[in-house]
Amino acid sequence: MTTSALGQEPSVALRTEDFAVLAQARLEPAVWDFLSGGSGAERTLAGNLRAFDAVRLRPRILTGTAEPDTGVELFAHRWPVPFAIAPVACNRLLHPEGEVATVRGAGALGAVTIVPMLASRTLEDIRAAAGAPLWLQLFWTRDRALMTELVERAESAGYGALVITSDMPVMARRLRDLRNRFVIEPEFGPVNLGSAGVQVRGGEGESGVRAHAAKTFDPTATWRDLEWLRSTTRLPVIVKGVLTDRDAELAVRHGAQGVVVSNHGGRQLDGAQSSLTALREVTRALGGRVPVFVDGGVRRGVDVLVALAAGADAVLLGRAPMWGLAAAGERGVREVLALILEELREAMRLCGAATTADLGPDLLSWSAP
Ligand SMILES: Cc1cc2nc3c(=O)[nH]c(=O)nc-3n(C[C@H](O)[C@H](O)[C@H](O)COP(=O)(O)O)c2cc1C
Ligand SMILES: CCCCC(=O)C(=O)O
Repeated sequence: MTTSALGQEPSVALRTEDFAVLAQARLEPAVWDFLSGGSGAERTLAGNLRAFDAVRLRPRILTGTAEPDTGVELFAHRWPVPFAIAPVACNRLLHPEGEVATVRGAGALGAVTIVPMLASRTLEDIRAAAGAPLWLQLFWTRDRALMTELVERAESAGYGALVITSDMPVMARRLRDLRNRFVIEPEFGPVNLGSAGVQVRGGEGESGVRAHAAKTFDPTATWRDLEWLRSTTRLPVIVKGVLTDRDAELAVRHGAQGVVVSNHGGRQLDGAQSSLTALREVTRALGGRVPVFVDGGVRRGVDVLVALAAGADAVLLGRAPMWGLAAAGERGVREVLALILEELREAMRLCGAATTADLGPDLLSWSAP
């Protein structure tokens, strides 16, 4: 019998949501709300999950698939697993070791972590702890010198790519945070921003994080700024927050070397289409010109399989590994990822897919169950 992050009891962590239960028990209610909540009426948050719930599989039989190969090839690197950790701000809110624990857990499976610009540990400490490649996520900040300084630090610390989050000209109204007047205390807050990291308190009916974003994020950014960002670095630049074929096309035209199809986990435009729906139009539009990543609502291995079959090159995981982090630090992250990998391997076997290249649209049925 194995024991797991859920304690000394025999393992009961049979699905990632089991880690959410322990995470919620460990976190302050306002932090739990920040982690799990979405914007507005949380329609898009729910839609991301519903889209995966609705798709059905068309498995193949007698393919002789004993040991599926879950690896993918990206930017001339081999990833042993087709998923990475999505950028999630301020991991120290969830566990005292913060991003250091996250990258250790991810590194155990060789999974890339996209370190958030708003990390609560230094880029260099995170790099020192990492067992797998790291990418750095940036927001468009009014202070462009801050962006270039972070790009330089990422390059010298050996980060492998930049992810520029482009769906946050303004932070959407997240009603749970507004009700809680949620503030990230400095000890859990961003440490890589110099003086720009100073805490902004929320006022009446305002959340501290939203006030911070309003002060520092740049709503005037355009595709020209993407060309500028590319000119500052030799690292691949990947645009996060693409939801339409048209923007995918524009991203590539303006130099994006990859896109992340994302509605920010249902935390930005409430009512935006689900990540899985958007993925289908984006992969059709791009036809393999640049790698396509997707995030939003991926909770189990079969969701990863569906995303790959719908044309994603790899999947990003947001809340699921963060439940593990909050539940049990490094070990919790590792266990969540291992669970998703085990589910993926089982689903590949049962679909008769020997490699990720065998996962295509033929596997998917979009009509009723
Ligand atoms: C608590 C929290 C903080 C986040 N912080 C960031 C961030 O700093 N930068 C960013 O680009 N995305 C951020 N995201 C969005 C994630 O990168 C990702 O798009 C989303 O969580 C994917 O959906 P999922 O949680 O359903 O997997 C955050 C998400 C959550 C839940
Ligand atoms: C200013 C915090 C931004 C983090 C973020 O992207 C999110 O909470 O979704």
